[in-house]
Amino acid sequence: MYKVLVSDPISDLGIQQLVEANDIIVDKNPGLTEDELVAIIGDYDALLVRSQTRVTAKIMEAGKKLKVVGRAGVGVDNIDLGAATERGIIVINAPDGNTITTCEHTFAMMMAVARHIPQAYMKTVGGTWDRKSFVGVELRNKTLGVLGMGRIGSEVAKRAKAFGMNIMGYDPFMTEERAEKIGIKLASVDDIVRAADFMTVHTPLTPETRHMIGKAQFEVMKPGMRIVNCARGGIIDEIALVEAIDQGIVAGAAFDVFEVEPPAEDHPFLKHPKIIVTPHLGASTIEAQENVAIDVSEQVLHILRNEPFMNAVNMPPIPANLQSKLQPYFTLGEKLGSFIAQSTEGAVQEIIVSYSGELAEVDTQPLTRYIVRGVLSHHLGQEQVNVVNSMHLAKLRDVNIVIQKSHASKDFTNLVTVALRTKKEEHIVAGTLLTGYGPRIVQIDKYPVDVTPEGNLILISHNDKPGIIGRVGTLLGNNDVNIATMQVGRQLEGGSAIMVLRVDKGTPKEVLLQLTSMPELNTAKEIILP
Ligand SMILES: NC(=O)C1=CN([C@@H]2O[C@H](COP(=O)(O)OP(=O)(O)OC[C@H]3O[C@@H](n4cnc5c(N)ncnc54)[C@H](O)[C@@H]3O)[C@@H](O)[C@H]2O)C=CC1
Ligand SMILES: O=C(O)C(=O)COP(=O)(O)O
Repeated sequence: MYKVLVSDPISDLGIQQLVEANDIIVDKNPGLTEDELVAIIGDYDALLVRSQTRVTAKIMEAGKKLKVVGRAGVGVDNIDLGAATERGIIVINAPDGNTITTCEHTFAMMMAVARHIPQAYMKTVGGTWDRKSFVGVELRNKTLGVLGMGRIGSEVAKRAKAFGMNIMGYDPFMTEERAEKIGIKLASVDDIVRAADFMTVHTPLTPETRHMIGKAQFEVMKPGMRIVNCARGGIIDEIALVEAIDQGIVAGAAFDVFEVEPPAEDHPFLKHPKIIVTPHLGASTIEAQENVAIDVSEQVLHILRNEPFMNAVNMPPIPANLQSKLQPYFTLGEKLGSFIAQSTEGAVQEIIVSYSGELAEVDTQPLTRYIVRGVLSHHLGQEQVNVVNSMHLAKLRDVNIVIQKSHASKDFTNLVTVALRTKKEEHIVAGTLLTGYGPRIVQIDKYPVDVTPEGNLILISHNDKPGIIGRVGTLLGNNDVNIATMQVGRQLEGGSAIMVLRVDKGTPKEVLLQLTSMPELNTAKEIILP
């Protein structure tokens, strides 16, 4: 049974698949303090949050069983990603489900600030019929500057065009071709600040975007600009904005997000007649909340059940076409890593991975993570290492990882070769996927073999002498170790050779010792591949 803690208000309908899964127990417990979470998180395999819960290093440290933190939404600035990666906790988000909702809120805010709707409402319900204070401006023929042309920014631009606005967009990943395709003008922040009538920000909050609109930008800003922030508090310098409004540079602002949430009672935005605010409502629609909760629940289920998953924030994304190419190799890669770690003695210094054939043509980084996981989990424990932290843990331990690629592969469409160098020795294992047969180990050191990488194996290195196979069989039989299959690899008759035996159960240590004390037999190692 896996236990999932939901610590923010998340759509019941959205998490239904978790609640109904018969291998999952879901506890809903929103509004806990950090200490309260620390006290209970040790029982849970997964934590589901929105933006309220701050998932700190302290909480993750206490979450000894925690495999995944799922964010039902986009921004993960409330989650300590570094701490999660160090501990191998996968952080996933639900990046698509609230795009339209947040875009629509941005539009609502832009129109509200253009027409003074909240201020006019307050006066009207207060009993004053005041029409002259609230003369607004049209959006038509105005220039809208969009900073951050990702999912939400692009949707905002699309709708703004329908309102007859001219759009200037800035995004480091935006090309001229794409800008042209969606009918906007690619511009710099400086161009936008100087030319736009409205400006809306849709970037994440990063060291680079913090205060990207500050004093310097307000000084050169087109007078009369109206500014919307439905992304993250801190992208626009709040104090500098209030000054710019008071100096008559900015005509009005609409903010859904704040540098500190909730803002302090005396926050200058809260009483300002030209600033309208909402309490981080961008994603708060029934539809979006269902969408993000469904998406995040689905991925959490996959992660807990050890199935392929998407939207991990603390590991590089794998594009869908690459995922389908690499996916079949993940298990093989991890097994090769595990095999080589179990067959090589000494402290790991270098892992040399060679990809040949079609694999040499694609980005194999995700596969390398599985291989490194296989190697390290033999030493650090299966529970400690996963594909999120495997490279990080290797780096921490000064393990050098070398990747080689060769387009030619003599005998196989694809071949993955893993060499492990330790302080003591170096060994090699190579594997491939055989169509219709699945993963195979096809080479161990210099010997060609054909071994299915699973179950309990005994790897023996010996000198190729008549009778040795029989003596090994007799010794194992006498010790009640049943041999299921056997493979022998040698290069020259009478030379050095290896044997790979698959046995039905674990081989006791003393039996391995008896094997190694046989004449002509050099080493005998047990290798267990799940
Ligand atoms: N108010 C709310 O309730 C909600 C807020 N958000 C926030 O909205 C923001 C945008 O979300 P999405 O569009 O889904 O994200 P996204 O990742 O699709 O787009 C963000 C874009 O910002 C761009 N960017 C990064 N650094 C930049 C820089 N220095 N200058 C200009 N552009 C830069 C990126 O290249 C990317 O295209 C995020 O901060 C997210 O957390 C999202 C949903 C709801
Ligand atoms: O998805 C995001 O980035 C949001 O800011 C939405 O936050 P929320 O889930 O409404 O607390």
